[in-house]
Amino acid sequence: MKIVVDDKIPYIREKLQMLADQVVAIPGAKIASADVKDADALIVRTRTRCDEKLLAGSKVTFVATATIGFDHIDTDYMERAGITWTSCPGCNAASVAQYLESSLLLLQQQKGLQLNSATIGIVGCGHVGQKVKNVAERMGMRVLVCDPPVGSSDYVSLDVIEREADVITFHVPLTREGCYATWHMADEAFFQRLSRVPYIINTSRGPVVDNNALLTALCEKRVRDAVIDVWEGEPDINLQLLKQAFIATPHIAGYSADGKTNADNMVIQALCHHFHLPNPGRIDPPSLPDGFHFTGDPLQLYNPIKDSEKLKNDPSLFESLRNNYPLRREKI
Ligand SMILES: NC(=O)c1ccc[n+]([C@@H]2O[C@H](COP(=O)([O-])OP(=O)(O)OC[C@H]3O[C@@H](n4cnc5c(N)ncnc54)[C@H](O)[C@@H]3O)[C@@H](O)[C@H]2O)c1
Ligand SMILES: O=C(O)[C@H](O)[C@H](O)COP(=O)(O)O
Repeated sequence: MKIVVDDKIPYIREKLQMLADQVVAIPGAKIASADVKDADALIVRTRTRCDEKLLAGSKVTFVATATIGFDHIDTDYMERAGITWTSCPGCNAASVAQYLESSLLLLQQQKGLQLNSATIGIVGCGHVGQKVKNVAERMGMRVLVCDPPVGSSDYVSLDVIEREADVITFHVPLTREGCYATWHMADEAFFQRLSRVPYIINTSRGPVVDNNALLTALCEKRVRDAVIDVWEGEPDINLQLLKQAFIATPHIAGYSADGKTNADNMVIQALCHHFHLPNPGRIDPPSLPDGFHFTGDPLQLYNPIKDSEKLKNDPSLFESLRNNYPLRREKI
């Protein structure tokens, strides 16, 4: 069996080598049809578009993305071509919730947001949104949730969030079609309708928020400040928006080692199931260095300002900062 794998999926290679005759690791953005022609399985991140152009005429019967989002996979084509595909639901949801918790604390410490008297609007309440809801409730915030596809009677519409939220955070998949399409759901009209000059947080996908409209809203003080992890046009991002945002990170909210190894384990389980192979065993995240004494402050475990400073100092490092991400744990 031959497996082609994105060379920046950490910790996974050794286990794949126990399962396959040949494992070929290639930078995600460079994986091309010639590379997968004689492969049986393809394992990617968000940087490989998996569609007919890549896969037609190949031997591939199994595609896995070691991520939660799967907007880079043409799922209609996969179905038509009879290729089994899988993502990793929930793998790094706790990592994104950690990013949110630290960002909210920083907004309190450095921007004067009073968490225990503020209302947060959570748009999209699946694996990530639910964990963010728990964090926000623990911090004493009033929580409003908008998730029309789920349609719970406890949830509110987006216009209630536009009216009442002091912080609005997006946790939806990127979708371009259908009545719940999320592409540019925060557009100029959305920003015009805001009542409370909120903080905007986006860790979902860049194009969920119209980046130009957000920049205008920041400049016109209809948005108080922004925390942005995902960008339109990554890695060629809007540099004005980068400058204006309080926290601006290179799509690393989900980059805890815990989230990465969860994804690895889910991919390997699905691969073994598909090819009827015995599972070679769990992958565990590396430990923090000896001598790390946790004081209980979430910012000690993860402080997004450090990632933000690196990107602001040199935006051309967007992909390199992602590819060489330091060890981050959700817990000790
Ligand atoms: N920045 C990162 O590192 C990072 C990490 C993980 C996930 N993500 C992104 O976050 C997204 C959400 O992740 P998840 O695991 O919670 O996904 P999920 O599928 O578990 O939940 C998404 C939720 O959004 C809801 N939704 C869909 N369309 C909506 C709309 N128009 N309005 C309101 N709600 C809507 C769905 O009903 C669902 O409950 C992923 O698809 C991915 O794009 C980013
Ligand atoms: O969807 C996800 O899981 C996240 O956006 C993930 O962190 C993206 O990471 P990448 O595949 O780009 O390394």
